[in-house]
Amino acid sequence: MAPSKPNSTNASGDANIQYARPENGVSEFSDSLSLFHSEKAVQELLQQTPILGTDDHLIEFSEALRTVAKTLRRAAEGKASAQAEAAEWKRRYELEMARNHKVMSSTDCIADPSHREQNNGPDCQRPETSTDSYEPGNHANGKSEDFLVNGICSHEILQDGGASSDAKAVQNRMMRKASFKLSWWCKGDDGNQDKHDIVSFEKGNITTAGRTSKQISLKWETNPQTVLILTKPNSVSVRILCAQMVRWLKEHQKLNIFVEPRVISELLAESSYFKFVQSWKDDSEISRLHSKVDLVVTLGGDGTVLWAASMFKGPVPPIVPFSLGSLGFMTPFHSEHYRDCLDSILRGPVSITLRHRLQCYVIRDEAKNEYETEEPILVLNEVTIDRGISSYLTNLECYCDNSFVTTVQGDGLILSTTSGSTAYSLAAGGSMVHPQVPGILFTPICPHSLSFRPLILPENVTVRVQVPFNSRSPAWASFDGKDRKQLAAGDALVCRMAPWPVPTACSVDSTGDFLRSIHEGLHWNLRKTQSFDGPRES
Ligand SMILES: NC(=O)c1ccc[n+]([C@@H]2O[C@H](COP(=O)([O-])OP(=O)(O)OC[C@H]3O[C@@H](n4cnc5c(N)ncnc54)[C@H](O)[C@@H]3O)[C@@H](O)[C@H]2O)c1
Ligand SMILES: Nc1ncnc2c1ncn2[C@@H]1O[C@H](COP(=O)(O)OP(=O)(O)OP(=O)(O)O)[C@@H](O)[C@H]1O
Repeated sequence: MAPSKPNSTNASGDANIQYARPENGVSEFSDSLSLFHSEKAVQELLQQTPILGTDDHLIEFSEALRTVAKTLRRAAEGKASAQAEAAEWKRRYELEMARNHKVMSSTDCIADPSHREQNNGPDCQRPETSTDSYEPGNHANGKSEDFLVNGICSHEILQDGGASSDAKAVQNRMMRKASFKLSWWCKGDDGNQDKHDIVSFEKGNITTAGRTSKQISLKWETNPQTVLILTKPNSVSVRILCAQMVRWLKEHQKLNIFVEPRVISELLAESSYFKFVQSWKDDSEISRLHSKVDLVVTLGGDGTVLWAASMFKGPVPPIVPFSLGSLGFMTPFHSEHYRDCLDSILRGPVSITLRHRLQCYVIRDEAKNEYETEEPILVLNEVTIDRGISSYLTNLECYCDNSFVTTVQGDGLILSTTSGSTAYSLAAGGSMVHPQVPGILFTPICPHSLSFRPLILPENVTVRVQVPFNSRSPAWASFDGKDRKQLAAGDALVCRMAPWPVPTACSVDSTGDFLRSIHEGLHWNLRKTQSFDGPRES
């Protein structure tokens, strides 16, 4: 409703004005009225005092009075109209708040996990009409996050930009992304509280607050609806398992399924039953996948988890990695129990490892600054800068936040995440680090020096590896063992922690899974126990 405007004055100059009553209060309204009364008074005064043509001062005075009266009237009109407009905006705001409140109440009904079975029932419908009024806030890369007191909350709605037709609108409502909440969970801690304080100023002493091993737990607030299955290529056992899993997820969990285009062809070659399975056509659709998919399932080894992570250049949905490879450091789930595993994960809560990634920039010599670079590349394991096919030593100048670190003279350098600490970095002599530890491992490859021990740098640094101008040969960068890029003399590789981690579901918890992987995968510190009989200290 447009705000009412004041009526204009009548021919005799009478300010016969009626206003829409501003909602902000009576006093402003009476102020406006008195201004108009003063204009009326000025005009009456002028009419009662005939002005002689010879009296120039009086003419000037009367003109000035008229101007003042006009100005007063305009000011009053402007004020009243602004007040009416403000009242109208207030009314719209309150209406919108009431509507949102209604939507939230009905969403709460869905969020209650005890309603999982009833969600499809008539008592607790999804708020279908709400998509018109409920908009995600202003979020980087379309990600919506609410930081709650005890955790991180995600509410995302799938909106393929530009949905115009009714059918698309209905599909968008159907494909609403599941909402979940992440919270810290400490063994034996009933309070579920994260303790942030590390410094106490009491009595001037610096103390470290008790920090127990924290486990992140994901609790669905609305039911997951869409699952992406990614599979290792060229494996018959993976292909068979994938078909079984798709069928089960559709028939028993009523989920939408996405797979890669290659897998769609494989499924359809097997049976036309799989017509409902969805895929994508080009890279632009892949870049929007994160907004459609609630859960990613990988069927393969660690390489398939790396592949899954590389598909998401921004936020990554939770990944459930099933082991169908030889070594499984990041694949804690056994494929033979996939029904029970997925059933429990779809119900939640799920323990999660937030695996940090590195964001790498290749900076060419001609670039004037860091921002004139190619697209950043995100790695889950590591970026390696090595000598490639060259038989010369690499010469790499390394800086950490602009401080000189060292020059690597050897086969190369690995900048690894803690998840990657059990991969190439380990083979090059780096330490194994729990994946939940944020940091950058700085591990040389075959350094030609007796004292080059590996380093672990903190999470907040930027590392720059520069190929010097006097280098005898170019260096090569590779990202999670893929995508080799040549670094010529003068080029550099800059790397820092990425803002988008890879959440992987745990079979037990972060620590349990990590220890299991190094025990079973590497037989870490396996040694026959010393026998009881033998010499003893007296
Ligand atoms: N000398 C080495 O150990 C060496 C050499 C090259 C690459 N790699 C690793 O291979 C990775 C690429 O893996 P891929 O599967 O695509 O190639 P791939 O098929 O050649 O497999 C390499 C091996 O690394 C293992 N691996 C991968 N990520 C791991 C991790 N986080 N922890 C423990 N082991 C892990 C895999 O299970 C596999 O056995 C690279 O990121 C690099 O870390 C290792
Ligand atoms: N969906 C995929 N599309 C293309 N390549 C993939 C895909 N999944 C995995 N790969 C690649 O296939 C290779 C092997 O995958 P993966 O490591 O999962 O299996 P594996 O080698 O049998 O397992 P393990 O390494 O444990 O022995 C990796 O280099 C990986 O990058």
